[in-house]
Amino acid sequence: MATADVISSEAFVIPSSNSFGQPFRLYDAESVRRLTVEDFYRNNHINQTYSFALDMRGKYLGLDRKEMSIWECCELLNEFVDESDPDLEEPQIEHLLQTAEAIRKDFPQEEWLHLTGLIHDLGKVLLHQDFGGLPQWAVVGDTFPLGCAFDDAIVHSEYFKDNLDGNNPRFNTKNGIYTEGCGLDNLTMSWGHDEYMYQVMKLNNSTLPPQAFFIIRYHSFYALHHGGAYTRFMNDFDREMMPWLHTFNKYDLYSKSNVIIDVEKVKPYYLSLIAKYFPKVLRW
Ligand SMILES: O[C@H]1[C@H](O)[C@@H](O)[C@H](O)[C@@H](O)[C@H]1O
Ligand SMILES: [Fe+2]
Ligand SMILES: [Fe+2]
Repeated sequence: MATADVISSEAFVIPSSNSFGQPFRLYDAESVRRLTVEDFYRNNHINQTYSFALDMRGKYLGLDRKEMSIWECCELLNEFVDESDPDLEEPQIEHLLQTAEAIRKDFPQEEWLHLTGLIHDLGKVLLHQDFGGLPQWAVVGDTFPLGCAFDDAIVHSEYFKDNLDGNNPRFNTKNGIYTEGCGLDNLTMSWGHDEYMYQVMKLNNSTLPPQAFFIIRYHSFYALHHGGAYTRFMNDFDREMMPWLHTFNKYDLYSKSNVIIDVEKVKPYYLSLIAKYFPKVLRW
């Protein structure tokens, strides 16, 4: 394996504000990104319905769109800026490296967690033309379960008033189609980069540990891991995995900055990890 070439060996320090001088995840703050982000969530909350999510699973989980390596996918993300994010305006490949390198500072031995940082947002490749160029509202942003009532802990929950599922008596009760303790695995989540990437890893037989799969699948479920909503659906396995998601979230969120990482410098290290946990070419 290539020797670890960490950018800096100091511990990762949580910055007191994002690169726009605002606290992180403050969706109402006046900033250059506020209107873009709010517009994003309006579209997202109106259009993410239970039937839409099922539809997208059917369309994308056959993984018959493209064949490429993990690193090729990282490079495809170079052209995208995430419209749902109040804290970052850099291309997504930078966010991947910022997350992974921040984790590396505090957990130098946990190489699986470095790689989890690198790949956690690769599902955003659904924005690319080769994948039909899905609109941002169908790919990024926080996720939430469909088939039960929308919780107020979800960002901009006011926009759910125009979501058709809100008028459907099957879906609009507290638990809707689910039972308490059913396990997160049984929830149909809003469609986006989390579920897609989780399935890509699974269907391509990644050898990453279960914690990595759990982190990637639920990292955008802020209403749960940040807001404490929907915990009634968790089972023992979910509770066992949760501390890792909390650990990961610190680096995913607070590493967002305008300090750019030199891709070529860190590439050899990440290529060595990819070779260890993934086939050379994956189906997407
Ligand atoms: O705006 C961000 C971004 O889209 C992230 O990739 C996602 O994981 C977060 O949940 C979301 O708030
Ligand atoms: Fe994400
Ligand atoms: Fe992220």
